[in-house]
Amino acid sequence: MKRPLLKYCGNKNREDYRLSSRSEADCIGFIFAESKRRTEPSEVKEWMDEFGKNGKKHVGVFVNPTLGEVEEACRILNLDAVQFHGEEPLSLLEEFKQRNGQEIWKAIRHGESALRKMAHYGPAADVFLIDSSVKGSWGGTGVSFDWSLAGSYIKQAEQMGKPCFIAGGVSPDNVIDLLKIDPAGIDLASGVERNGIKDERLLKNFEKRVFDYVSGH
Ligand SMILES: O=C(O)c1ccccc1N[C@@H]1O[C@H](COP(=O)(O)O)[C@@H](O)[C@H]1O
Repeated sequence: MKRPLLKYCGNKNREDYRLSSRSEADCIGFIFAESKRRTEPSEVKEWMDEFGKNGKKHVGVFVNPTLGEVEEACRILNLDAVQFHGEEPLSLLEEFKQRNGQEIWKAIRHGESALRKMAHYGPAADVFLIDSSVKGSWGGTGVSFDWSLAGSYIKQAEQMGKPCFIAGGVSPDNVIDLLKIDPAGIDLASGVERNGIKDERLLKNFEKRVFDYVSGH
């Protein structure tokens, strides 16, 4: 099987950045929204200048932002992709795409309207990300959903010609269950953190499990 793309999200300090930028991940993410993981583009720029991007796609995560906020972060960081993790109007994503051209990721919460929302955002989204739905929180909860139901998202994304990342509570302990449904990408924050910061042993353990599984299938 093909290894899924890996994204470590919620890098919020210099050490998180150092670890993630030296990891096996394909993408690293930054939360530019209200969160315990919130950081500022100017901070990320300092870490990026110090350590270098090391070939990682840099993804800025926003929740119901203004166009100006997203464009300002893109200007400072030259982001490779923007992840919209709220209930943004499709018109905002379309306007952003038209004006800037960066890759757009649309996060959608698992639930009965998720397939309909994927179709709705199809004209603007380049990548889909399905996350758990947790009342009172937009993301980064460490809570997973029933992945036996994720096949329909992966299939619909394939039919639309777009990759589908699965997120929400992924960790070294449960990633094998997720690999069994063969997602194009896996996104995680909490599962590779200890006491709220990225943990090298958890990152290495996670990667070993993914690489071992993929090489055996
Ligand atoms: O990580 C956050 O704090 C966050 C805040 C607001 C929106 C999205 C956020 N993170 C995204 O949540 C998922 C899963 O996180 P976890 O592994 O369950 O902790 C991931 O897509 C992050 O990009």
